[in-house]
Amino acid sequence: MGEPNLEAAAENILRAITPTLDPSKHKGQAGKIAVIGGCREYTGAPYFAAITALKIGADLSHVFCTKDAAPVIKSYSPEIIVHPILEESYSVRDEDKKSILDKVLAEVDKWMERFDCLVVGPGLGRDPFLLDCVSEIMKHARQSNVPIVVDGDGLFLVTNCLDLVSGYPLAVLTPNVNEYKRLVQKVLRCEVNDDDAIGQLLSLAQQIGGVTILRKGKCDLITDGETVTSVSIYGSPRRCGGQGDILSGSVAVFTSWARQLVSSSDRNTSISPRNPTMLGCIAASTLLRKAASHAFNVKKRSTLTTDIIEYLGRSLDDISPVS
Ligand SMILES: NC(=O)C1=CN([C@@H]2O[C@H](COP(=O)(O)OP(=O)(O)OC[C@H]3O[C@@H](n4cnc5c(N)ncnc54)[C@H](OP(=O)(O)O)[C@@H]3O)[C@@H](O)[C@H]2O)[C@@H](O)CC1
Ligand SMILES: Nc1ncnc2c1ncn2[C@@H]1O[C@H](COP(=O)(O)OP(=O)(O)OP(=O)(O)O)[C@@H](O)[C@H]1O
Ligand SMILES: [Mg+2]
Repeated sequence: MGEPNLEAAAENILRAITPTLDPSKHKGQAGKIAVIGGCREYTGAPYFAAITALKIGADLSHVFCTKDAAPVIKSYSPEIIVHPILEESYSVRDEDKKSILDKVLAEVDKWMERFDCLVVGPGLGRDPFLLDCVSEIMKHARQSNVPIVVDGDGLFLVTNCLDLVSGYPLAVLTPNVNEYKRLVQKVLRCEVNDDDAIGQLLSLAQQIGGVTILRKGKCDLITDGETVTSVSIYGSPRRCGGQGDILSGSVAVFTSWARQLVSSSDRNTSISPRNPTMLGCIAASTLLRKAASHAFNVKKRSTLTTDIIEYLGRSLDDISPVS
């Protein structure tokens, strides 16, 4: 894994896709992100993804979560817009499921067209009824051409229902070791083979119809089924939970920015690769690693995800200064 010739020109990409801060821009133009996640068990993960989006520079960050999780997430931060709309099976009677699903979809649809990217899965849990609702949300996002970053329990859902992302070029999957293993077993019907890590990753992305995959690990490997890139700059030896959630929130913002860059004619778009989801993954992985490294230098063994989040702004400014 991580042959040097695969290493992305990561800092150049990060610099190229980060938009300038311009007084003529209005609120929303730097990005509107929605995280679908947060249930009785997990409230940290959706918060980490949503606050990361804001700390990097998005203008608005929403979380769509269960009713139990919402007050908790709101209490972490007044910056995040929290929608307590999802329901788990324990609180829903069978005869009410259809009407609740319709209500959830109507609520999300009110906002869908405005979102630049969805992050599906951080702290979502695996409740079957909740996952049915999230499947429908993903179908609507796809119809509206909204990019979808799939992480955590979103990958559990997608691995069992590949049609949700298959053939959708704006889908990004960000599996960790376990999530990658489950994807390989399901799609390629074999075990992970690190002697052919690149070939296997390419096959996986191709079999899922050209989605982008960021395989997390000591070296992050990124592919859209055509090219493979790696990001292995030094990060941190601390493996505290939540770093993947920072990553998924970052991928959402950078993918939105890369889409703007690639579609605009007035900016230099000679960067490579050209695929905005690839660019978003490379930038996000680079920024997370830089921030983790800064945090670890100060906090050492006590480094936590919240510490890393505090270094996102400085790490981005080191590479792409505001003036
Ligand atoms: N604060 C919060 O709210 C957070 C909530 N989160 C949310 O939790 C949900 C489930 O996500 P997940 O990542 O815990 O589940 P999964 O991938 O099954 O891993 C579980 C177990 O796999 C193992 N394992 C892990 N890495 C390994 C490795 N390299 N090599 C070998 N084994 C390895 C390890 O098991 P152990 O070592 O304990 O046996 C680990 O405990 C999801 O919604 C996510 O978003 C998180 O985002 C964190 C912050
Ligand atoms: N062994 C490692 N060495 C250096 N960096 C790593 C290592 N493993 C993971 N990372 C980095 O940490 C980030 C998060 O990866 P990780 O595998 O911890 O995700 P995760 O399990 O989904 O996290 P979360 O706890 O948020 O669910 C990745 O972008 C990767 O860059
Ligand atoms: Mg994770």
